[in-house]
Amino acid sequence: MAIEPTTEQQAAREVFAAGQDLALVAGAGTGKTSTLVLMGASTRRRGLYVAFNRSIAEDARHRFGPNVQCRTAHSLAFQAVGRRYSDRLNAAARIPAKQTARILGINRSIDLGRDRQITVTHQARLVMSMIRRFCYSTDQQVMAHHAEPVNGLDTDAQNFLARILLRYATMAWEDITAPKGQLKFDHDHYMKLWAMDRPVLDADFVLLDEAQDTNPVLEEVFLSQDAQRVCVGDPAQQIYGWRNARDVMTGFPAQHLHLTQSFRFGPQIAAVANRWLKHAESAMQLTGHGPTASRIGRTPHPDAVLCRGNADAMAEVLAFLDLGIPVALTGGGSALQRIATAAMELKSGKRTTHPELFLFTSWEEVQEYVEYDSAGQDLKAIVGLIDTYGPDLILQAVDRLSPPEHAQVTVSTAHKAKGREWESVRIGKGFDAPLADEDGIPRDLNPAEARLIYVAVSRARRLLDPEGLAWIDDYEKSRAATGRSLIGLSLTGQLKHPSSPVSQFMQTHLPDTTAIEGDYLAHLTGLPHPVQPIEVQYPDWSALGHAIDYRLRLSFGGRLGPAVHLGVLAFEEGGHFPGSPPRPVRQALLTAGHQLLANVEAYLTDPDRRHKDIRAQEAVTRLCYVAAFFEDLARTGHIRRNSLLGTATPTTTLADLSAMVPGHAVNDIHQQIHLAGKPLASLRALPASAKVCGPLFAGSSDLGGADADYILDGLLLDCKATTRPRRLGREEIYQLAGYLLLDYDDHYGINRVGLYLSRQGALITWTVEDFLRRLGTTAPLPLLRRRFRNHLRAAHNQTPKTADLHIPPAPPSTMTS
Ligand SMILES: Nc1ncnc2c1ncn2[C@@H]1O[C@H](COP(=O)(O)OP(=O)(O)OP(=O)(O)O)[C@@H](O)[C@H]1O
Repeated sequence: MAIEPTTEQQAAREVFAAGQDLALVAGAGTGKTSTLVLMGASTRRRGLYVAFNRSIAEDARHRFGPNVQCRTAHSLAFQAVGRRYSDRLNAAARIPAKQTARILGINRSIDLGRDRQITVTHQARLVMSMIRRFCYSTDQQVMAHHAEPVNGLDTDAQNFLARILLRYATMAWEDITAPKGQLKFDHDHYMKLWAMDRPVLDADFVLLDEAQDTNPVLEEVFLSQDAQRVCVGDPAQQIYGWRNARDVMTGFPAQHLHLTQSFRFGPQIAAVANRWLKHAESAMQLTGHGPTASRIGRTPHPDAVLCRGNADAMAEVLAFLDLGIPVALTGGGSALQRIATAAMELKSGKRTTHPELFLFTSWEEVQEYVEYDSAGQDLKAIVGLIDTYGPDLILQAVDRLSPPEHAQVTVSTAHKAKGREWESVRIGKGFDAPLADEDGIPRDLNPAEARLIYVAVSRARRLLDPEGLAWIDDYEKSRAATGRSLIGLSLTGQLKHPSSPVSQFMQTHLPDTTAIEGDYLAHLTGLPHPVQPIEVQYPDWSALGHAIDYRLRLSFGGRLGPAVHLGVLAFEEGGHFPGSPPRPVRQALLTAGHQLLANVEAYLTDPDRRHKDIRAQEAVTRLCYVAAFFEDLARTGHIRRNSLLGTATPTTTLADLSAMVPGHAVNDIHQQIHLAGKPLASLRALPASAKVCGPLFAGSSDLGGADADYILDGLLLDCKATTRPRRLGREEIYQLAGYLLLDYDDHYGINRVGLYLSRQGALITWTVEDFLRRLGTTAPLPLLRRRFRNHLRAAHNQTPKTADLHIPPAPPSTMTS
């Protein structure tokens, strides 16, 4: 039966028919496929619908007209590249890890001490997993950071291992891509090869489905098409961790339209979904138009129980089995079976080959690891489950699971419930309230967690029992009582909270970031890939980011900035902070810090500094890297794990700290300095009076601080040392806008704003006029500044001050040349 399109669906069809790119944000149950079919039928042009998996593509084939091909990305890649390798794809189903090791010449275990070894077979498995992770990235070569984390290893050991594995992984990729390669060739491999070829899809328009969960490699292929591009999905349902915060849809430079009428459920369930959409930082709100009346209420017999993790799901399964109710577990119980078996092996004094536990020599060691090491948090829930029920009971329970068709209830994790729906759903265990901070105020609910909960609650058609979410009322109440204290956060801190005064102002007065985002993304095309350390799994990104910022400041003739000074002064007599080292160590670090500042000063005031030889340049780069840890102390109030300062002894000198700066950090910073040569040359050549580093603004004290990177002849510039430039967007744009507006009295005469991508040597700028206009305002800058000031001061007056900031306002650094 033909459906009558809603106004929203018609609007989408019209934008599509006009030939424009489009991001179609489609809430749960809002008739996404129906709308795409409507679009396809509105034209005779040739289309390509890219589905998330094979069964969706198969279903879609029956719904689209003959002008639209329905494919998965893998099938496109297979047709273009994969079939050349079909012999190897079809060959022996699997190559055992032993044989992989032999092919790669891995012939020795890696000894990690304390009776822990990484055997050749484990190394082979880790190498192949490194290749898989590389295949889903946009990187052009395998790097150490593609190595998967190994439970039980600290950062240094991980880095050490990753460097060894990288050698083999590079060889493995060479073998895989060679015509006569011997390693197993699989689907991820031709997908990556296809993407690296920069394919042009054979269609007039491309419809990318479930775009919010697209992996980076397919995302890049889609974005680089010249055909009309439509991406469809629901950013609020983004639950795969391909990227931290942003999905391809949110940043897609095109018109964004919404489908908000859900045909899955009625108004009551829509209201619950909307509550979670808000916590998920989505502006979308659904209306319920489901065929059946829907309600919220308790139910002892739901069709499905949705939980947070595997351990939570198992706890629910055990409860149903106790009651004699036939229960199915989505995805089956084999993962739990494997981990329970591994636990039994370890408990009986044997070693296990389980990929997450192979390094441990006993179950006690696993327990200790999850208790004391923050890296072990993922394992924690599963260890808790095994400790609560015992591996035997879990294995028995897995045996007693029913197939879905015979079960009375299905238990699923929220992840595995994606794309499914049930008549009645109970929200089960594991979705816990955020913990309270030291002041008893609940910490922020992580938007990623809220997205997962939104996915879970929006699976219900008729009845939703939100039992596992009962804490949300109290959470919202206590947040409402404390909400305004967000004014005490810095500019960047506030931008992470949609309800902060700064975010609220931006959303109201500069509402539309899509044009600037689009412009920014357009600048990225054709840029070289970001330089980055290749051989280190966990570079200290924060220290590298600060260090490149200092190095650029020095090249402009600016000083390191007040935060480094404060970090040094923290070691003075009486300057105590939590976890502060003993007095003799503090004295050593104070001396080293003062010397660091003096050495930088000497470098700056030396008229020949630009011509200094390589060794002198390297010495100053090392100082910058060390300085980053002093700044870190000033900003966080403690010496963090893996800080260079944490290794100090009473005899530590500046020379010792400098010598500890890893070679990869020096190389990385030098690569970036080299890239900066051309794009920043004219800015460097400006007279000293036209260059300000680390400017503070008249308005900086109206919030918890805001210091920009540079203002160069009226150009407000922020340096971003990111390896994933596509992840930048709204927040960074609002950051620039924030600095601009905080300059209440136009002290700096800012006439342009911009971002400098130091890993690509790319300078992207806008005139202030253009920037504001594209952000959707016609108000003149002085008026916006007045409004911003009034808004912040009003927020300030309504809140008791939170004095949690470590950096008092200080004058910006002055120029020396
Ligand atoms: N304009 C409409 N009026 C009434 N029902 C509609 C309309 N559009 C879609 N539907 C119904 O909504 C249901 C879901 O539609 P569709 O199959 O297009 O969605 P989907 O692609 O599975 O994804 P989602 O349900 O997540 O949007 C179907 O039963 C469909 O008939």
